[in-house]
Amino acid sequence: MLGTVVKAIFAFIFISSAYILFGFVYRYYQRSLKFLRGPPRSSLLTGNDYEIIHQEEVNVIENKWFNEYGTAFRTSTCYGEDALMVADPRALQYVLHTSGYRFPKSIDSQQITKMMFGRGILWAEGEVHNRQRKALNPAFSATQLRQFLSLFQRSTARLANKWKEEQLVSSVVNVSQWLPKITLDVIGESAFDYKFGALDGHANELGEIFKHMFYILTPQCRFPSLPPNTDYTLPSLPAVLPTPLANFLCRFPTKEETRFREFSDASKKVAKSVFRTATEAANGQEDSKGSKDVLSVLLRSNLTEDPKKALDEDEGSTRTIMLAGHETTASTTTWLLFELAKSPKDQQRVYAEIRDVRARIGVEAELAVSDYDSMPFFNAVIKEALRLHPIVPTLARQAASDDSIPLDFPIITESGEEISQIPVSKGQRIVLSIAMYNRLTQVWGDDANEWKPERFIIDSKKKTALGVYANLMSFSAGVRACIGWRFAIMELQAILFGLLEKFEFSPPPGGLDDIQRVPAGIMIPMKKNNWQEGVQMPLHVKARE
Ligand code: HEM
Repeated sequence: MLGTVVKAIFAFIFISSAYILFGFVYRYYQRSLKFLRGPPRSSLLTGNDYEIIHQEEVNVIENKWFNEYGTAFRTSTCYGEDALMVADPRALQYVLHTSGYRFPKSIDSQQITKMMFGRGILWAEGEVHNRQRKALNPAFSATQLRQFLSLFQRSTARLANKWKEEQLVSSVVNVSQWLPKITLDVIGESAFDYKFGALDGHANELGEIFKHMFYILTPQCRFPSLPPNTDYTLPSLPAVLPTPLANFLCRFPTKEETRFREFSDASKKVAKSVFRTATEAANGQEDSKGSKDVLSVLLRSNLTEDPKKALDEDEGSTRTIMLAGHETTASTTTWLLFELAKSPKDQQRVYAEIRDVRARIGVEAELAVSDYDSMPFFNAVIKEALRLHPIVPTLARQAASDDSIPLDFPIITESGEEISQIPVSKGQRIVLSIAMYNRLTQVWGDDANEWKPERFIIDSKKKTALGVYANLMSFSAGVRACIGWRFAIMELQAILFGLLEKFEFSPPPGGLDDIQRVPAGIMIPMKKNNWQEGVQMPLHVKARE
């Protein structure tokens, strides 16, 4: 018996090692992009990924490479594999939109998504994704979302009152702590009829986890106790191991995976309770059958699918929307207020439009969608904040089959040839740089790195047509573009209007030069050399007369 066990262990180790070695050689040669120019590989084990993940600010290194090699180049990733890094508009359009599902998410990013959100819409691929997306779409239509406008407005008013009650006005407020509270309350109430009570300070396990969730992913916090490189090589293992072994290793979570699991467990609890209450309430109520809010839509999809599988998927999507639907909008608002605090003239111009609308509709009136849309500069600052500060700076994909990616802007290869198509092999890793596309001088002009909202008013002639909103990549594009982009824009409009109508924002006494855009899964603001303080966006808030 013992002999059998020893032999089995030996065979397992031997087969796994052979698999890994073969995979290493296969990836190194078969998926080689050596014909493309790109930065030298800094380590065979971690490639260039270590430099990218450990940079203090999002996109600094990539920006340097894009300037040197053009809008598409070769970079090397963990375990000896090449990746195509690309910001070319036509290439992004091709990968995300034209090819449908031919460029799924990379295996390691899929595994993290599953660990956090289960089998929901962010994880699903191909047919399963298509089905989930079709089911959810009605909940995110413009008409459906209009009904939430007054909730967005009320929630912003509650935040303003809270600042006054807590006597924070005329002082420095860390707005990055407050904004997620309203967006969490809003997503709970609008999508799931669930009260998080975050703004009222209700103790809430999920809310607590959200607070620190991304901080733990910052370069300094990932694995302070482990030797350099392991913080990156460990999470990347699933991409090179046989699936059963990768699944087995999942039983020994790393620190960041533990954080994901805590989120997963806590969000599962909330999702289950949301479903239980909603199912009980809906039972026998004929009128709930026409409802198009997220929860009703998910409940109905339950009725038409294999119940257990459907419930699993629906809970996954619920958990996805809870996170994706609040942190992203809060972070974008944070960067928007940061830019307006630094540009008092622009803030004043937005406020002038707000005053005009108020004068037109009356002091007490609720704003309609058309009122928000009637303010050109107000909307231009929202677009400019989304352009300069995309909360998700990159997306990881891989080719499902051999393919050829077209380019708008030809590039020069290692041999000096000019090409406008890049051949990729099955399994090729592709990194889509949202942050870089949003700042391409070829698309946005020589001042692409500057805050200049007027560009969305003056530049009426579009140079590209990409993404779902304002020619930006911030909400991604194609079959997997952000399903909640309209929700986000309406919420951003309501929060910006509600806050700027009551308050003026300016830099704190020490200024804002020390705020960094730190890579942590998404992009979070932190103070240079003071990351231990956590997420920080200190702004001076003054009540308007
Ligand atoms: C400014 C705010 C937001 C930004 C910048 C943003 C950005 C994005 C991006 C870049 C993706 C693509 C991710 C990928 O392909 O891996 C995405 C997907 C998604 N977003 Fe958003 N998002 C925002 C707000 C929202 C809101 C408010 C909701 C829901 C209420 C939401 C729900 C989702 C969902 C469910 C997906 C997955 C879609 C799919 O795979 O089909 N997002 N978002």
